Amino acid sequence: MNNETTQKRTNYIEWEEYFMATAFLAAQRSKDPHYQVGACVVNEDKKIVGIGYNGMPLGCPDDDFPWGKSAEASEVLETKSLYVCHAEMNAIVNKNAADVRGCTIYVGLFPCNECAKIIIQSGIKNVVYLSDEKAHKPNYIASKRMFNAAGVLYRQFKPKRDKIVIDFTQDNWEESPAKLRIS
Ligand SMILES: Nc1ccn([C@H]2C[C@H](O)[C@@H](COP(=O)(O)O)O2)c(=O)n1
Ligand SMILES: [Zn+2]
Repeated sequence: MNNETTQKRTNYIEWEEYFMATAFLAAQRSKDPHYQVGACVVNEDKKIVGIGYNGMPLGCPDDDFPWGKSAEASEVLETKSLYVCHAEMNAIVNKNAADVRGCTIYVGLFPCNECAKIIIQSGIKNVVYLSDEKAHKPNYIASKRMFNAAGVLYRQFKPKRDKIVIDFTQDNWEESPAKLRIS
């Protein structure tokens, strides 16, 4: 008996899940011990035109620059904050298109004020974020003020599922074609 299915798969991830998951995958490249943030820029044709994560600038070795976030003003030169490039900035400067006007940026954490400025100046029109855990901080309040003034729309991503797991261990494509486990 031929039990070959002629129906399309239904258990596939939606576009928004795909873009946010791409941002989360990029975040796994981050060396920051406290925050791993990823960002994914998508154009109006649903094509990914930029991906980035928080990391040290090119030529600034991850092992030579500080990753701590200690407080004393005298020690600020030995904290990451003066050096690290945020995920949003990297995703925008890494763009593989002429520009990112009209694009949407998917990011794990709501953009800070510096990234908000870059987002606005680059012409990105929509921000989709997962966490807004720094919303109480002045620089994040400033981001919203600038987005509101500049007409950049922002909304929280509401995941329909808790996990998307990538499993490299399966070796039988015919019987288990989906290497991606969705739960
Ligand atoms: N929207 C954001 C927010 C933060 N980051 C990065 C930058 C740092 O590596 C880390 C947070 O640092 P902290 O706020 O503790 O100084 O997360 C980002 O890439 N995008
Ligand atoms: Zn930022």
